[in-house]
Amino acid sequence: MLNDTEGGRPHLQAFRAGLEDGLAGHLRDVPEDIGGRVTPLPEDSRTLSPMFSSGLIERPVSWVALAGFMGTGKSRIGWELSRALALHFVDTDKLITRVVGKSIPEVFAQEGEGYFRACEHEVVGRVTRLEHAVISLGGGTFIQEENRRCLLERGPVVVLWATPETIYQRTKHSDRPLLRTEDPLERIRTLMDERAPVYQQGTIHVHSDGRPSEEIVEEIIDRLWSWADAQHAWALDHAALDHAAPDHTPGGESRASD
Ligand SMILES: Nc1ncnc2c1ncn2[C@@H]1O[C@H](COP(=O)(O)OP(=O)(O)O)[C@@H](O)[C@H]1O
Ligand SMILES: O=C(O)C1=C[C@@H](OP(=O)(O)O)[C@@H](O)[C@H](O)C1
Ligand SMILES: [Mg+2]
Repeated sequence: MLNDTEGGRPHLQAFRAGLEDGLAGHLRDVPEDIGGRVTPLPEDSRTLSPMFSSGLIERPVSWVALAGFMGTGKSRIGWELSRALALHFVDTDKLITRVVGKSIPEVFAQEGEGYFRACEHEVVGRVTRLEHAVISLGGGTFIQEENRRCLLERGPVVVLWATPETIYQRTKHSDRPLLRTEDPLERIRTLMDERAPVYQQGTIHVHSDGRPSEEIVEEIIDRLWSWADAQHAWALDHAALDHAAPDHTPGGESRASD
């Protein structure tokens, strides 16, 4: 559990105050925010409402989060998934960067990791209240117990996986503060061993090694359909059970006949 002393109370209040505007700006500017790697949808479809309210889009879920280790592809796949499902996109690291006005390495160096984790926690509280969104988390977000509980209560969490070697190749030219060590591959291995049991608590697990992003997105969507169908079947079973035995409550009919 993060406390305000560790997170820095005055800073955190400023972060909370800036979060709403930051989120609005991030939702609006997402293609620019993620570096313009991909072509944005046409202007009218970015607002979502015309397609969505006309019922033309069939999708397995209207909210999903992506978790997993650094370099497994959460930011890139999340963006592509959001385009495929015509959902809004939030990258929690990019949102924090925008609200704080500093890059992630600057936040770590100048404000400390505790402050960054406190910001992440605030962001989780906000993005779990969004509708129609794909959320790409940072690699450590799902590791915090309170974040994990909140995310899993909200909807499915897809965990992306890759081997330490792939992660190393994908991150070696980037500036991830936790991998700034003499032997980043060894650091990846150690941190992965520590975190893997926690990532296992996600809803759906997808490997990303040696696969093009389109294939990964396709698998995620297929698996989300299976998950949604199973949820639906479960809900129907429970409704049928409730119908067959309408009153299990203490003091109700079934109890009265005991
Ligand atoms: N399936 C993939 N194949 C090849 N490169 C990928 C794949 N997924 C992501 N990448 C690349 O790996 C790097 C890290 O991906 P990113 O989405 O930032 O990961 P994360 O958000 O999980 O840290 C980026 O350069 C990204 O373009
Ligand atoms: O694993 C982690 O603790 C972190 C992962 C990073 O995000 P990516 O997983 O998108 O690289 C970023 O949030 C920060 O550097 C800390
Ligand atoms: Mg990322």
